[in-house]
Amino acid sequence: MHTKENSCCCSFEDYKMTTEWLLNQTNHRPKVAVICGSALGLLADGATNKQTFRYQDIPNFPVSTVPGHEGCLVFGTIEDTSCVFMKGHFHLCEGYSLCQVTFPVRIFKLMGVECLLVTNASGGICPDFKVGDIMIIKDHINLPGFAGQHPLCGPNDERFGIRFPCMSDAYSKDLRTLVLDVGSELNCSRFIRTGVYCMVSGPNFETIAEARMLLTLGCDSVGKTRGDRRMCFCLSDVTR
Ligand SMILES: O=P(O)(O)O[C@@H]1C[C@H](O)[C@@H](CO)O1
Ligand SMILES: Nc1nc2[nH]cnc2c(=O)[nH]1
Repeated sequence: MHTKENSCCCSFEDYKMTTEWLLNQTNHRPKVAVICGSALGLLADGATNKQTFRYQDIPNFPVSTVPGHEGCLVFGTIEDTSCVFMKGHFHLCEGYSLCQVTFPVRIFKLMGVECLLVTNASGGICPDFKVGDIMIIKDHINLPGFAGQHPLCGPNDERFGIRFPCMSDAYSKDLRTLVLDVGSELNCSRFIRTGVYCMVSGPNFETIAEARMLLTLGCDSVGKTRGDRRMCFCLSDVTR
């Protein structure tokens, strides 16, 4: 590992070592990865044939320090699809670098994952939103990225993707439509929204002036996660 400021702290060999360690312990070959945000670890409970690894037992893996983040990786099957779930994830405000925060995403890419779903808690900015609404992200504003806090800064390893990835279709329209259709089937449309998410570093919640500013900038919700993972995964040129 190297420590050059503002660049990735993990080498390709670190990612490869963790990936091989996991694939040697499980027969699962996940095609879908689900990063479960605060209190949504239960998303993994519906899977069958589960195999669980605590983060502290996985080489190079960070550990969760935030309440509501259990800290384990669960492999399992949903219908016929092999999936991997992160029960708990990592945030900048825990003191992790963005390289550490996004570490698992690159492991998923090396495992052959083709579709990444991320859930997270967030605060509503759009005045039409109500407490408890679910927002499907159609685009994001990465505020820390404006200040150089970006997981793709530093030397680019082409094995993970190109130097200057395009972000104009970061959140798959097909998947967003699918969620809306399934939500409608389940009679949940009244609390499913679509909007622009703004990532901030936290740990404090935004001030009233900041919330006003975010509204002016076109944000519908704000939270401490998300865009960084999406960017890392976008890099990998895979189906989303
Ligand atoms: O769902 P995430 O993990 O993004 O939620 C963040 C971190 C804390 O758990 C929570 C504080 O409300 O927001
Ligand atoms: N208002 C608000 N709620 C959140 N829930 C999780 N993160 C946030 C945040 O940054 N702001």
